[in-house]
Amino acid sequence: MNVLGRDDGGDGASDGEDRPPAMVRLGTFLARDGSDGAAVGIDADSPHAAVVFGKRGTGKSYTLGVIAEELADATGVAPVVVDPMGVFDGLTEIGGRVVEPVIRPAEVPASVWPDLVGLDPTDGPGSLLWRVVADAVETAGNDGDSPSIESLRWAVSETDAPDRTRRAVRNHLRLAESWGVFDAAAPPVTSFAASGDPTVLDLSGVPESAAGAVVRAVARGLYDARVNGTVDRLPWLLVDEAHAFFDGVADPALRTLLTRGRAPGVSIVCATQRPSALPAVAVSQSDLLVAHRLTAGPDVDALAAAEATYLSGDLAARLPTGVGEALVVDDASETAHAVRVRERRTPHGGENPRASDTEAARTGRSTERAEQPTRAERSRGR
Ligand SMILES: Nc1ncnc2c1ncn2[C@@H]1O[C@H](COP(=O)(O)OP(=O)(O)OP(=O)(O)O)[C@@H](O)[C@H]1O
Repeated sequence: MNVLGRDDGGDGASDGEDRPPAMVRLGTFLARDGSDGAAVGIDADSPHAAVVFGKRGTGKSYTLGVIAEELADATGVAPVVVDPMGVFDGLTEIGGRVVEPVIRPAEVPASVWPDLVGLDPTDGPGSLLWRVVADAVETAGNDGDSPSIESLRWAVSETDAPDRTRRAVRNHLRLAESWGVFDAAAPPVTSFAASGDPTVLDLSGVPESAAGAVVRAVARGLYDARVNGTVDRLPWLLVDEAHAFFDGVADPALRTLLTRGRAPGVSIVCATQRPSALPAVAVSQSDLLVAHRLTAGPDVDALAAAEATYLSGDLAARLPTGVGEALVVDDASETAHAVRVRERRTPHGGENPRASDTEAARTGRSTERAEQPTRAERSRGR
């Protein structure tokens, strides 16, 4: 097995230790004539920052799923999947768990709260919220206790700020409460890295700001836990539709993982169909790049940032075109290889819906129409 991402380009075999170093079996090398070559994997023994690019339907989420399946088998790691489209629940077949994306209010820093709920931190309401959260978190203590949103609202009422300011802050807190992602009694985000089974954070249907808050809390929480030595396993944060999270409150935490995550042992894999919407650091800091087919001009241009000196020629011209095929650029071995990503062993939830799979197509259109009242029938009160 050829293993990319490893300085010695190792073969994945044991080096005398009891267990072979952790590895992700990605698939096979893809020869120029389209035939399959030798098996190829990605190192998972050391932490990595990686990006997975590709236009819609080329296999990004599928590839992320393959990586999650492999990490589930590896020792010493803890895969956490950020799933904005709800397509990773198939991982439950190999012991994964889909969790409600619920975090403690204290897991979002006080300084971020104004932005999170749409208040200007330099205005009266924004600065009041910042202060109230900071005080409440301090009062709750250092052992991870968190104030509830309700207690924050109460604390706002107790301040001597003008009525209008207090009302505005309470209303914004009510909005945050309605997202359903905050619970003072939620398990800490570090619990997601307690086991080696994949944890899937199902963010489908969660409002964008709330999803950003969850991703921020998880990314930062895992990073801090490794820095403090409170999490033993090496977390891998797999972020699908990553461009959506670099646009809001999760951005600094994701950048921290990209630029500094490897030192304490946190890996990040960002998948997106819009590489041009990721910050430049996502490409420049990644040591592994998996590029499925891209066609949009700015997205192809974003690849240019990855064209390190060791790569001769134009990366875009080397992108394979088939679904599930990708070019893997590996900083460690300073090489780029066309790869065919292996098939999933758990169901992939991202299949495009087909008209031919619908009940209507199977049973015939007339049946369905007979059951549906026409607009005229509805207006006659049928
Ligand atoms: N390695 C692969 N082997 C076999 N089939 C694959 C592979 N990769 C992708 N596919 C097929 O292609 C389909 C689309 O893949 P996927 O859902 O990952 O696309 P995507 O690039 O994430 O698209 P989107 O941006 O819409 O989420 C999958 O449902 C699967 O049927």
